Amino acid sequence: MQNQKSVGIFGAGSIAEAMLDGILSQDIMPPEDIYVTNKQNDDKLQLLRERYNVKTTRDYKEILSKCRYLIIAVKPVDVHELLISLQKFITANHIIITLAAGISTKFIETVLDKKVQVIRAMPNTACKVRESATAITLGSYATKEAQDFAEEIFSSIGKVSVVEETMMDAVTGLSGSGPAYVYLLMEAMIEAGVKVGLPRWLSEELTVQTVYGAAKMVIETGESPKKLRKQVTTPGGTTMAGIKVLEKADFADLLIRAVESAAGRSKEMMKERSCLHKLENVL
Ligand SMILES: NC(=O)C1=CN([C@@H]2O[C@H](COP(=O)(O)OP(=O)(O)OC[C@H]3O[C@@H](n4cnc5c(N)ncnc54)[C@H](O)[C@@H]3O)[C@@H](O)[C@H]2O)C=CC1
Ligand SMILES: O=C(O)[C@@H]1CCC=N1
Repeated sequence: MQNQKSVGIFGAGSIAEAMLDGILSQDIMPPEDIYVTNKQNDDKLQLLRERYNVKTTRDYKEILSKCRYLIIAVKPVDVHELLISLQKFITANHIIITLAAGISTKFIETVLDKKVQVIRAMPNTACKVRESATAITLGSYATKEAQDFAEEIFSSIGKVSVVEETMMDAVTGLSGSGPAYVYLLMEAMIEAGVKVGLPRWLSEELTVQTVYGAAKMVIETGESPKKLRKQVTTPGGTTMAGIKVLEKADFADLLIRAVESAAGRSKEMMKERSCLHKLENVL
């Protein structure tokens, strides 16, 4: 018997676990309503079972018979094969939520060759601490009910924006990949602190609190990052000396190029999938 709110998660990697952590800390659904599967790592499934009390199985038919909501959390390159193995069990009652970067709702509808409800979502790993920036978009057959469920899930683990699908590559490059840019910045700040004489533990503590405090300032004051930056930068002072080095090296332009490259890669991945599987007009 299908439970209208049960969720099957295909893929037991980084993002699936981050979502599990966030969702289960919020009491929006009991762990026994969540089924998790992966391709071959039994130890990982056992770990998830023990850590979260979720159900695990490799029987896709069972998952589809029990769960209305199906979350695709496999790598983009594995999506086609997964869809083929789900195809015969999928019904009009199922709702697919795909997290795969660069894989369009149209691709999923085309491979399944059914009027299936698809929501494409791009969260980030901050789901784990219920601070994801998630964007969702609706496939051709997705209903308001499907959207409401996706919004409920993702708003329990962060902030959700509903966007046009044409924006999803940009979202992926900015906020899907974004935590990595910030972590790289933090890694560099920690090294810098050590270089100018701090013990590593203190450099880490100061860096983390600085990044957290800066983000919180933007959120809580409602001021623009630019205005807040100017407030820190005393003319002729220390910040100005630091900012000058970043400006000389075109730090802002470098970040813009990083986001452009990530967004471009998302677009490219869709083209690769379409060509490989000889699917036309699915971009
Ligand atoms: N890691 C991240 O920050 C984010 C990842 N995503 C997307 O989520 C997806 C997963 O990414 P990660 O968790 O980083 O990857 P990962 O490599 O950590 O996990 C992928 C999982 O999929 C499983 N898998 C592969 N083929 C399968 C199949 N046929 N059936 C069931 N499970 C299968 C693998 O065993 C593995 O557990 C990707 O499509 C990625 O674009 C989206 C947002 C953020
Ligand atoms: O790097 C990736 O492809 C995935 C998608 C967004 C974040 N991680």
